[in-house]
Amino acid sequence: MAVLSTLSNWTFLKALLEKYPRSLADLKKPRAIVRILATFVVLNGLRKLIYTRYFDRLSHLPSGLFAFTYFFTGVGVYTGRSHYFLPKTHERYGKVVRVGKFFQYPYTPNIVSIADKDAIHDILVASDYPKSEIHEGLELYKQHSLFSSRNKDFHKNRRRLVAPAFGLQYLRSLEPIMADCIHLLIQKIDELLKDPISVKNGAKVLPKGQINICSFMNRLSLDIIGETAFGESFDMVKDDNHPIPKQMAKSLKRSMQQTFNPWMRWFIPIDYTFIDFSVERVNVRRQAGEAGRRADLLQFLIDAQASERASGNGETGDEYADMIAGKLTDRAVQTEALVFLIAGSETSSTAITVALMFLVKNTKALKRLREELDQATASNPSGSLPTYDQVRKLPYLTACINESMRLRPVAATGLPREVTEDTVMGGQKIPKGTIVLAQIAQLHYNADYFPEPNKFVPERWIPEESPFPPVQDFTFYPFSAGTRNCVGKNFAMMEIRLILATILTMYDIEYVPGQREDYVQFITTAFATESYVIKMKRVSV
Ligand code: HEM
Repeated sequence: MAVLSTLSNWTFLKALLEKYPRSLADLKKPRAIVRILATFVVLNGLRKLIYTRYFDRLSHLPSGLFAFTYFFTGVGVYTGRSHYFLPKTHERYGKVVRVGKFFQYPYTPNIVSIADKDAIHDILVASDYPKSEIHEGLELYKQHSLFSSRNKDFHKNRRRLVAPAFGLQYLRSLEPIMADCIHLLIQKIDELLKDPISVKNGAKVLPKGQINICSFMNRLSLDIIGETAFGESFDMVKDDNHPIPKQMAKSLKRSMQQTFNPWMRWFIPIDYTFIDFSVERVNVRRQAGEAGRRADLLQFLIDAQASERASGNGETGDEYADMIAGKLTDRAVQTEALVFLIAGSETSSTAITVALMFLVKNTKALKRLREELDQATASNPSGSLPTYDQVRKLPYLTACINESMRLRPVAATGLPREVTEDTVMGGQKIPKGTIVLAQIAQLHYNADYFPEPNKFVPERWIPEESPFPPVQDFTFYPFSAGTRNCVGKNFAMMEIRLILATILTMYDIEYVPGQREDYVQFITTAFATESYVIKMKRVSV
């Protein structure tokens, strides 16, 4: 066993050659070389397979064949479709399953997917395991960030500095910014409803009355985060033409693919010019001084940095030590603003599109939600937007949002964490160092917790109306939980509520059959075709 586990590919090849002196003598003949290499590939593969199946530290766990090679993990991540095979794997092998390899660990299939309620609570909340090496693929400027950091002290410090930006009080100051972006959306949709040919940039022209709501939600959420995190809209709703969001999305997808397929690094360099954009935007705000002040996320970061400096907690000048300590250096401000853009755009837009998708297909729920919204906004002058105060506590709106996030959680492939001591999860021994995927989507689809799990039933979130027993604690994790839960949750919920309420009070919407609804996950989930079309008709002008 020791021999099996410690031999590297090279020492194994050497041992093979030494065992075959006849082949060594023949080395000048191409056919002999091919024969030796083929023997090497087959025997080496077998050796690894036997070792990982019967001898390594996770060999006691159930698994499919794919767990033994990088290949399937690599393909799953490359295509962004791992979330399609994970449920089938759990169905077949149970709640704790070996699912793949991460290349840093050459022998052990060290990724274990966990679909057990108590174990997921343990991973995210009770033991609060740190994020895994997988997150290092998301480091920008080689900097830890609030999202990617695995270091608990760093995270605690950075979270302390950043979290107040997402407190309800500060968020209220962002409502006018969000409202301006939503106003532009309404204008643009109205334009398109009158004249579909007004679409620019070669986008597909849809029949009159149909709108690609997926594309609009992506563009709107980018404009909102552009305005709030960089002080400048990307104008994506207006003309869908800003290079940065597209370049960034492509680079992040590549970065995730390369984390699991390191060979790609030899052929496909990643373009990180979107980082320069952040540097430039932060500089513009600083140079504008007091005149450029406005209440937004970027200003919050700049002010937090100034107050840390004023209280003697500023940077020491030692770049590495400052980074490890989580100090808000200039680089850190630029990085965190980018993290908001990465973590806070596609997440919200997919959540809104998914909610609209379920609503157009469930007309009873749609009707009821419209009634709730119409009632809440009845006093508004015609054409004015719903306000956050009007929509923030509406029970059926919240139920519809919860239900769509249950059915399509953003972290569809699970939340990776690294186990820091030998432990037991779901009745199985999990050794220290294992990467565990907290499989929240599996809980969301578990009929023990969510009866008729594939159905869109918003009423299940309203105890007095639910046809099912009340939803149990620790079964629903759209924003994760524990110290690494989503810091932007309030921002996201405000955005989702305002946008859904606006669309549903201003337009009649209808299902357009025959569309693809499959989705991909690289960092967050998105519609695979970047398209979801609905019929829209203005109800109030
Ligand atoms: C529907 C919208 C959203 C969903 C479903 C969502 C979900 C999540 C989840 C599941 C995590 C944990 C990720 C992990 O453990 O790897 C997370 C973390 C995070 N999210 Fe969100 N998110 C949303 C919107 C936002 C927005 C709008 C922002 C910022 C403007 C944001 C910023 C962050 C950050 C910075 C983290 C890392 C927090 C930490 O580790 O302390 N998110 N989000």
